[in-house]
Amino acid sequence: MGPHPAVAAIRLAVRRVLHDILTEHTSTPHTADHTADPHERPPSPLVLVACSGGADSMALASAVAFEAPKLGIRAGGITVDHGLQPGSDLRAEEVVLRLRELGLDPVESTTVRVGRDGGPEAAARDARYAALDAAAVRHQAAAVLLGHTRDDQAETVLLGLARGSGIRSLSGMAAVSGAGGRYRRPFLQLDRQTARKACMVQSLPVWDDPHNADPAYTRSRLRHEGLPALEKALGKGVVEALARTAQLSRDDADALDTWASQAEASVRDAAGGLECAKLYALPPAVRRRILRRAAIEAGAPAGSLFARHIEEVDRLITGWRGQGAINLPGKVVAQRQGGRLVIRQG
Ligand SMILES: Nc1ncnc2c1ncn2[C@@H]1O[C@H](COP(=O)(O)OP(=O)(O)OP(=O)(O)O)[C@@H](O)[C@H]1O
Repeated sequence: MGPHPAVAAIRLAVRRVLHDILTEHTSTPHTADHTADPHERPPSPLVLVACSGGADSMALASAVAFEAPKLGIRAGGITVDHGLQPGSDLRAEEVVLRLRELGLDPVESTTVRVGRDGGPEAAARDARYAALDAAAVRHQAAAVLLGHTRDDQAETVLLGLARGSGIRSLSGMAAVSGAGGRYRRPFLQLDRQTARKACMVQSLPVWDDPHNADPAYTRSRLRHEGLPALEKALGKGVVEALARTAQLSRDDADALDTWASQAEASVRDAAGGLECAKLYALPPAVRRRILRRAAIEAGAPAGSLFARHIEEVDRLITGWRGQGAINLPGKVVAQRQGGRLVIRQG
């Protein structure tokens, strides 16, 4: 008898990603030592599972522990202690033990200091990714695997929609992201229920993060109130539809980014200035991307640059009536001087 369908589903999702990692690993040169035997096999790649101890990442760890050895891939695990709750250090130790019991090696816990920038959720995320990046470099890992599911993706799309900042924010999380494609999300097409079920049938103990149920957090309210209300109104397929929206939006946003990169060269004069008449002739989606990029290049922090800022700069092109300079985050100033748009730190 084969494994339970939920276990089969998580293993299949993981197997696909591990195959990709292996293919990339064997097709890239691994040694700078040109005297080495060219026929020597490269060392087997290491993947690290980022595990909170929650159902999604425990399911992921179990599937990786099962599939990786069959492909000759080494699999380790890492848990990040954010130090935000009493006893979080003990919980991290417990997660380490569980990952070792699954057969992962190396396994480590790392403690981070969470700052305040951007609110509690963003600060914890920044600290976590910095720690995961450092661990990946330290262990020379080929990839770090994350347990985000289709439900997480649907939530991310809705959060982007509510921000009202364009299709890039509707495109949610990428299956592959980070430096050199370091982060992989094998469960992005899998629902949370399947991951939970897979833990249950494998008798894997899971830890439910109290933050996930705390209505003080936007994502938690969305998970427990927003999405159920949407499903009630629109039907069960809404999570899947939102995840599909993410993929379609990502493809569109990528295409527009490419278009904007190519168009940018054509709107600059010999001195590198932006020519207003040429910008005016571009479709708004392309023009605004060029303006946003120019503002970031001039020193505006991407995270503080909102659609309304870019709209105001855009009016210097499309609704010119002699307005004054526009102040942007990071002390960047956008100004029209004759037929040129000048964006620089003032
Ligand atoms: N403390 C942590 N240590 C290591 N990895 C983490 C930690 N918290 C989150 N992650 C990684 O990020 C992924 C998404 O986490 P998040 O808390 O946003 O979602 P989740 O659905 O609650 O996931 P999980 O059920 O695995 O906790 C996790 O599946 C895991 O891979």
